[in-house]
Amino acid sequence: MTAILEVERLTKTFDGLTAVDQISFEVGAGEICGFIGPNGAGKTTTMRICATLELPDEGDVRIGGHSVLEEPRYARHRTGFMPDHFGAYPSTTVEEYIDFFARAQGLRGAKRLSAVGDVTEFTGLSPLLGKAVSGLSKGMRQRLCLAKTLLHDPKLLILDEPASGLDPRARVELRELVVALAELGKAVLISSHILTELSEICTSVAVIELGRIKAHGNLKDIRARLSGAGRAFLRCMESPEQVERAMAELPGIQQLVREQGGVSFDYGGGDEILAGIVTRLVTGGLRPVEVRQESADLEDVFLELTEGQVQ
Ligand SMILES: Nc1ncnc2c1ncn2[C@@H]1O[C@H](COP(=O)(O)OP(=O)(O)OP(=O)(O)O)[C@@H](O)[C@H]1O
Repeated sequence: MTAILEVERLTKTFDGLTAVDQISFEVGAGEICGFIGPNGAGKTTTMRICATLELPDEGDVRIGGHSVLEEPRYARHRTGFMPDHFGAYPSTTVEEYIDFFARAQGLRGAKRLSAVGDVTEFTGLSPLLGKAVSGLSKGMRQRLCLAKTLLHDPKLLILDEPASGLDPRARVELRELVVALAELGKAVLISSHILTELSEICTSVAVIELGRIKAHGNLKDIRARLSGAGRAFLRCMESPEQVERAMAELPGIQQLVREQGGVSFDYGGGDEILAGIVTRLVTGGLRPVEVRQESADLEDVFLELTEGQVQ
């Protein structure tokens, strides 16, 4: 994986309060990293430093290998930052708003027209070009902000609570846009308090509390590290009762429950261990038709890692 965003031992204090404390993590091309933490954990501060809107006291951020401290202009050209709040003159139309930012990005002539056309089409705003920004719903305003963020085709997207205040349909639509952007190879760092939503789209998470990173990586790995266990579902040609009896004789199986015509259980480890369990069951005469590792629950991971402390 090519790291597009590298956060290196970043520290930021405000009047003696350490908002961000020696944090490090990476986000690669095509990766969606969920940045989660309680209120005041340091998410926005970190994102603002990555977007060159704030200077760190210590540490650095590299975007495409270039330091935001040494080459802030390079970083800005490759980064699209969507803040949690944005302002717009109410009488401005959607087209004027996007066009203004396209000019600010230095796009001229045909290039500007094509960039404005591309981002409005991608975000579904093309039919609303003449509409006043003041008349847009919250979901459409978020799309407008995302469209503005994409104008210069950045490699890295930093999205601070983009789904906040959106209704369920608008959230699903925003999620689809984020996934489409990652599929285009963009690195995405996205914060949200709606964890179920993030768990559906994130390929990795960074959990932060009191300015410190509590865990970073693939959700399944973090869960396995925390509890030392993975969870799986198994259905065989034989009855769930027979499967349960066979599994009772195997070591390391916990929390075995019958469900959906099969059994769910915790096992002590990773893929090797699960493969070993299935092999032993097959040797014992069972005929598996479905083996599924259950996805880790982001909410459980979050609650296990954080203590809800604020400063
Ligand atoms: N400009 C500032 N001046 C003083 N303190 C600040 C400033 N910006 C942030 N802080 C403090 O730094 C800490 C981290 O704030 P930050 O906004 O980064 O957290 P967050 O994780 O984004 O929180 P939330 O989820 O509530 O948005 C908080 O204690 C906050 O009060």
